[in-house]
Amino acid sequence: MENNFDTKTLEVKALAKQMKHVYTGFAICALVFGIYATWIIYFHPLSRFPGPKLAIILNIFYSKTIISGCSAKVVKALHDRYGDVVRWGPNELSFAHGSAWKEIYDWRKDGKVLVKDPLFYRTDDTCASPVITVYTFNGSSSHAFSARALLEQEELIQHYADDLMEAIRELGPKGPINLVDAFNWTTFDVLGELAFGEPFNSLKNRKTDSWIAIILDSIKFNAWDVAIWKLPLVHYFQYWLTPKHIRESSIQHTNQSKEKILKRAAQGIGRKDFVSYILAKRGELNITDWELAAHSNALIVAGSETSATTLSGLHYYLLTNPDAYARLKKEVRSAFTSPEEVTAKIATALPYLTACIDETFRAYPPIPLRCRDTDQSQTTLGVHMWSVTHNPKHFVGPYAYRPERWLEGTDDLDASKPFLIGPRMCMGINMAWIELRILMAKLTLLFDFELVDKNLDWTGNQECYTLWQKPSLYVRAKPVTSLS
Ligand code: HEM
Repeated sequence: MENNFDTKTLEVKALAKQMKHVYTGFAICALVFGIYATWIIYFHPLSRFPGPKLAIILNIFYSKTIISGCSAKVVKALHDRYGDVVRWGPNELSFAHGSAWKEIYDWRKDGKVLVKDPLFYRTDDTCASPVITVYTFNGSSSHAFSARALLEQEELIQHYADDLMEAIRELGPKGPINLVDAFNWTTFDVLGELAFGEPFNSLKNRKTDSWIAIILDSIKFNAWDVAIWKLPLVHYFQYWLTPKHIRESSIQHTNQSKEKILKRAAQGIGRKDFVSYILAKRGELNITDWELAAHSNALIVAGSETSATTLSGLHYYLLTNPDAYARLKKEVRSAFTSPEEVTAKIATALPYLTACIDETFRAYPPIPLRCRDTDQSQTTLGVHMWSVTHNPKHFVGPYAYRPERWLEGTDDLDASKPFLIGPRMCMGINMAWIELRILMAKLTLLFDFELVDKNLDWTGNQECYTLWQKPSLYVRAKPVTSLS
């Protein structure tokens, strides 16, 4: 009996001792965390920048925000509360004023430039990150965007623009058309030809190619990838943490790109598309199959989704702003009497068309988030596009769609930089403008569109993972019968 009691006492004592170790362990962790949190909030070199304290300690808030799909609005709300510069992670600074464009992205006086956040270059079997910028510096891609190449691209754009007009003419009488789909078909077909040497044939089939759907889904992968790699040790669990359909889309997209690009590479450089310029320098620059695929991958997303987004937004804003739409129709229909007359050169001279496109870039920037750069102290800096273009210090009534502001010139128009500036500015800017002008001129000349859902709130609930996840945009299309 006594022995039994002794054993029990000993067991209780051992347990108490163990618990003491556990408590001491917890206390030490809490102390270390407390010291770290105090240092990161109050003594870190970035501590002079305001921001939510809990967000500053670890990247949990940062990561959660970018995978939430709401980062455009969340970061804007942070800027509204804390000012034009916000610290929203241990090493993350976001800027919402126009002067930051030059400071962050342009060449500095000493000839140096901040480097793009290395997370952008993370490349493995699941994700072929864009390696284009690296090549840009080596000069292999720049020929693909030269004036001569642009002329060839205009021909291609005209071809697909005419196919789009034909598709709308055919589908219009059958019922409402989802313009988001129609624009995706068009811009992905153009980029398919240029980046992979063949179209997706969506316009021809009047149906979104399954690969486009995969590409659109795989865009979310980049947000998940960055979010996970921002958290210490969490990347070891990336496979299990990333939603299955997003992970699989990314792998499928990467593999399909590789397969397609190798097929295209086997045809040599005779054909004048983006690939031909890269192939011409392939040996000299030692470009691997894998890098070639990553290159085309980046091009297809950078060059098609962005233009389709602009065209969709443009139509939403025009159809909900009848005065602006009427003024645009008047300008376009006075300039052209038939679609054959539409050229990029003439369309460039239409001031209201240009103003409508510029205002769409401002109100609904296709890449609304931060283009991140890293300085030597590993601080990630970025201008938050959406917050700048909706900053009332730069644009009066920032939520109103008013193309006129681009003609009046009273707002701080230079604050809107949809294509970025500096050495990493969009390489396809000229092609994008040609594509937008030609498509808009032809669409406005040939059709009167009407929005089906008059209460549609375009950006209200739209999610964003680097690029927008657009809802459907159903319109009724009435062909214009009386072209003068
Ligand atoms: C409305 C149309 C477009 C907009 C608003 C746009 C915007 C941008 C922006 C903001 C960047 C910088 C991204 C960053 O550094 O993180 C970029 C990069 C780029 N864009 Fe565009 N873009 C458009 C159309 C195009 C087109 C038509 C092409 C051509 C095919 C293109 C090709 C590229 C390429 C190759 C890059 C560099 C990607 C990299 O460095 O990783 N873009 N674009």
